[in-house]
Amino acid sequence: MKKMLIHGGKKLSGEVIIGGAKNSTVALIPAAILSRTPVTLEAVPHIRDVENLMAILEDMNVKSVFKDTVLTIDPTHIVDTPLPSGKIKSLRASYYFMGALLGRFGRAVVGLPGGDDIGPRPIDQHIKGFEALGAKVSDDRGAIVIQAPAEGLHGARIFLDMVSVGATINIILAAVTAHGRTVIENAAKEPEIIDLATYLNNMGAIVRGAGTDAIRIEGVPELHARAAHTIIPDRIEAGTYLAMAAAVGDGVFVKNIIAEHLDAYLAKLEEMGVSMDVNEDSIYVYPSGDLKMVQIKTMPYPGFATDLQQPITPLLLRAQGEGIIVDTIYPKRVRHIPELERMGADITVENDVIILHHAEHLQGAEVVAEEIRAGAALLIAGLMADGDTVISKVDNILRGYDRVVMKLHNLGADVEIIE
Ligand SMILES: CC(=O)N[C@H]1[C@@H](OP(=O)(O)OP(=O)(O)OC[C@H]2O[C@@H](n3ccc(=O)[nH]c3=O)[C@H](O)[C@@H]2O)O[C@H](CO)[C@@H](O)[C@@H]1O
Ligand SMILES: C=C(OP(=O)(O)O)C(=O)O
Repeated sequence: MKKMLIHGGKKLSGEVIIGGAKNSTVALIPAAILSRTPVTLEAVPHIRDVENLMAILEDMNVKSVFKDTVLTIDPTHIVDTPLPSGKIKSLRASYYFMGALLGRFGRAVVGLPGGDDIGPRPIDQHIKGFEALGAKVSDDRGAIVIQAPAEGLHGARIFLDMVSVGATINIILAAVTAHGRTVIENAAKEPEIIDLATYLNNMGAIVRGAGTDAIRIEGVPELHARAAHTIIPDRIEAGTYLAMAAAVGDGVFVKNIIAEHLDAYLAKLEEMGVSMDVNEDSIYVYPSGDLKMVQIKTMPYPGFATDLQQPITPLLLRAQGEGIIVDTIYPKRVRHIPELERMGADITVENDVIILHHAEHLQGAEVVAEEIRAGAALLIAGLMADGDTVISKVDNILRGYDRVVMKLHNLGADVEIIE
């Protein structure tokens, strides 16, 4: 198992270019099987999740080639294949094959997905959506079996019980080729959903209202990709480097950003006193002076993203006073806390509320990245700390952070991957 060794205490400077959004990419790749023609994706991040999705495509006789940042996927010889276990467990987003296979073949057998241990992650809303479209859903020894009626799926009005990114996307994937009109209410509004809608619409789908809480879909018989699709920048990767720049930067340019996607996050950084120039597609972060402690509550988009709760935590440790973090999306997303404590942070969790205080110093330690964003928090803490930090289970970071070691080297960080 690979580890990351960080020699802490160095100031970072220079520039970092943000890659394509992981959470778009992992939906766009499964969605490619809806196309009857080859698909080209640009600005694809180099992450393990992409490698794992390419391996799943291979199992369906869908060839894909990844060169530089361009991924081509040829679904023209796809074979309707059950995916009950194995690689499906390698990532969370493999559940998008449920909606995509259902849309393409009218049936899907897909194992329950793996993914990050951030507390319970049920998929009841996905299933409710498939059933509303007319599918029968059953469980066969841990695999979800979804079958459309003989006449195919039909449009429906679906009101989600809670705002779910995954359920919104899965229902869109199944509904784009259903007969008639589907309306998803209380839909998630994340930028990645707009990205998916743009991609599908360019293939001939009719998806309207993405980015609002009511998405309307008129089913069409078939989709055909024509032009390449460029994936939006990863707002979570951007937020991670912004926190890093504010924590240990000596002047850092973060490039390829859509600042609007980070509104809630940038507002918090400003409230803390982080000094930044926010430009059209880049942000320059000045070296930080004294920082003010803030309170954070995660919410669905456009609120403060749960995926940035952990990356901002080490930066909060630089601020004076007591800080509080409440993650309303994943209240149990606290796997970084014991590890930060091991590094000398004064941080605890009481009744799912994270309480932290200013840390004069962090000390390098042996820590574990139990999931992707816990890993990001430990990476930033390791850069801030005196001495060496060794992060094990670093694959959890590599699965979602594009060429992270190269990007850190470019900023002057002293980090390496060790066996
Ligand atoms: C690949 C991807 O895009 N992952 C993101 C996606 O995960 P994911 O799509 O899995 O998260 P959801 O938006 O679905 O989850 C939001 C909340 O709804 C609950 N829920 C969800 C579905 C369901 O059927 N039943 C249910 O109860 C979840 O437990 C959670 O509390 O959105 C999360 C919330 O922004 C992010 O942290 C993840 O990075
Ligand atoms: C939780 C995350 O991802 P996933 O949904 O892929 O597990 C994340 O990106 O922070």
